[in-house]
Amino acid sequence: MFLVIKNATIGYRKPLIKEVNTSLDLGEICLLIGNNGVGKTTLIKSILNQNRLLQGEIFINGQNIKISTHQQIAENTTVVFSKSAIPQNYTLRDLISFGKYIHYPYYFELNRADKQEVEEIIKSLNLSSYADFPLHELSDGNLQKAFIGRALAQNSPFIILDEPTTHLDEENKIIILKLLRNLAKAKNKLILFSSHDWRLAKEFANKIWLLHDQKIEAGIAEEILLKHDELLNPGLFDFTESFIPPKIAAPDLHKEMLYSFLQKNFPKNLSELEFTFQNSIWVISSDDLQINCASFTEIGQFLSKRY
Ligand SMILES: Nc1ncnc2c1ncn2[C@@H]1O[C@H](COP(=O)(O)OP(=O)(O)OP(=O)(O)O)[C@@H](O)[C@H]1O
Repeated sequence: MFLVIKNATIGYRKPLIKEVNTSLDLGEICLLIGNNGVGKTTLIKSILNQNRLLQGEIFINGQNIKISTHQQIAENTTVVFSKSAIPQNYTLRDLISFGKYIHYPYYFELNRADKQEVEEIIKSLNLSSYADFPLHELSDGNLQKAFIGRALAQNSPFIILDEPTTHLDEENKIIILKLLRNLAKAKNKLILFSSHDWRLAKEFANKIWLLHDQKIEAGIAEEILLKHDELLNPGLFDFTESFIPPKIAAPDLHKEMLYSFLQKNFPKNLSELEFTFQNSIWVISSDDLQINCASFTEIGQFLSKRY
């Protein structure tokens, strides 16, 4: 196993996450999820030995991080934090090239193969038209992609990303997540990334580390999601206490949209009703009726009359 965490307690003066025993291997993509403040960033810093463990040990590629040098950690591991300081007076191409310099002294001139790889990374991130832009003139999203590009240039086997999809629109989220997936599958890298955007992220992660109650629950993504249906259940977003949902039998997206529509417009007890999505029609049934509605407008008209 490439990353092994043994009996670790993580935190500052007080523990945030206790007795962590888990591991990940090359080729895996692991999504780190948990509410604000549970300790995701602290865990990442602990893996990088930027924050001391309160107890236990972490091994990267067989080396105990406590006795590894910065150079050893950097050769094995690259990190992209969601907020990184912007180096002054450099272009996007310079920033991505910096990823290559952990392998050379700073005065070294990059060779042709390195320069070509930098250009390929810029292209794969759809950043070609910004390559010569000064960093401070980039949008937040492009700057974030540039930091990811620097991590790709570093070419280490283990890449950690703290909320890599913050600031990105849907199209760019997909570009980044596909790229990460490709790195894991085609180049056998280990990717650990934290995200609140778990709906999208779950499609790309094969493992999940769920942080809750000061523990890490680790496992195959689908297994963790099955055990925690509060993560998948749209009820997660309940904000109307008087709303009791009907039974809904429909594909996930339709189910979620109907739930959202009903909660906003009919915050009542709808538990007597059952909605089934069949052949693009919503069939609404209860003990005393069955009607078909072709749209949310029609559903709205029916419910306004009934309640
Ligand atoms: N240097 C520090 N010293 C002491 N406590 C800290 C320090 N840095 C963070 N904390 C505290 O540790 C807790 C966990 O913070 P952390 O940033 O790891 O959470 P997180 O899960 O990444 O949160 P978010 O999702 O909001 O980014 C928070 O209560 C935070 O205030």
